[in-house]
Amino acid sequence: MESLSMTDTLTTICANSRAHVAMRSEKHSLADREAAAAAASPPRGFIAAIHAAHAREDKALIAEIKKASPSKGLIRKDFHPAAIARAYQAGGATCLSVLTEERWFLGADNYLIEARAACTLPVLAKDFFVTRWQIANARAIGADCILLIMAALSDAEAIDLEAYAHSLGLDVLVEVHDAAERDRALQLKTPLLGINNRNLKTLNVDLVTSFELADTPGRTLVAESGLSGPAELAALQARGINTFLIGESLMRHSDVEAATRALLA
Ligand SMILES: O=C(O)c1ccccc1NCC(=O)[C@H](O)[C@H](O)COP(=O)(O)O
Repeated sequence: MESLSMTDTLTTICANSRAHVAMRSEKHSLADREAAAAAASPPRGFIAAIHAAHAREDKALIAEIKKASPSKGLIRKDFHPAAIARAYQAGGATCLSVLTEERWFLGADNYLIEARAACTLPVLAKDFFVTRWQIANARAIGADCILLIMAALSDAEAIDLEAYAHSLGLDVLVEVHDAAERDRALQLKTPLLGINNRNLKTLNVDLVTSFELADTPGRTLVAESGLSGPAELAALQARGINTFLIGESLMRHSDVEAATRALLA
C-alpha cells in the first residue's frame, strides 16, 4: 500500500478516483451501472435507522469496516468483512460504513457486498464520490447511503450529485470540517450532516471540531473520526450529537462485538 505524503491528501485521492472511474467505465458504462442499480436489492433506509435509534433514546453508531488508511497504514490483518459486519450488528451498531476506496484504504466493492449480505443493517459506501458513475455503481453493489465531502466538491457538484443519489433511492451523508463547509452543506436536502474531526488535507484529527459545529440547527449531526471511548461519546451527547461514525478504534480490537457493546454501554 502506498503512503500519502502530499500536502493536500484529499485532492490526490479525488484525482485518483476520477482516473479509476475513467478506467472502470470503459468496461461498465454509466447506463450499465444504472441498469444494475435499478435491479439491486431495495435500499434499507440508512437515515431511517438512525432516526429510529434516536426515537428509542439510543445513540446511533455507524460502525466502519476499514482495513487500512493513508494516515495509519494497515489497521487490521485479520480482515473478514462478513464476520466483522455480523459482530458489529450483534454488538449493537445501527448502520455500517464500508470503505471501498482501493488504493489507500485497501477497500473493495466486494467488501461492501459481503458485509451487507451478512447482516440486516443499512450500509454507507465510504468512498470519495466525485462522479455520477461512482454513485450508480454504489447502488448497484447494494449501498444504502453515499458520502459527499464538501471539501472535495463545488456547490453545484454537491447539489447535482445529491439529487442524482436521491433519484436512485440512496440516502446521503454530507461531510464538513469547518463552519464555511457547513454553511455550504446546508444548501443540500439531506438531514444527515457529518462533522469530520479529521482535516482531510493534513490528516490531523481534533475532536474540538465536533464541539465547534455542534450548534448547527435542523440537521442530524454525526461526529466522525478519532473517537474511541464512551466518555467522548457522552461529552458529545451532552452537546446534542447522538450519532457517531467510528472505524479504527473498533477495528483494532480482536473481539469486535465486545468492543462495540462496551463502547455503547
Ligand atoms: O482515515 C484516514 O486516514 C483518512 C485519510 C484521508 C481521508 C479520509 C480518511 N478517513 C475517512 C474517514 O472519515 C474515517 O474513516 C471515518 O471517519 C472513521 O474514522 P476513524 O474512527 O478515525 O477510523
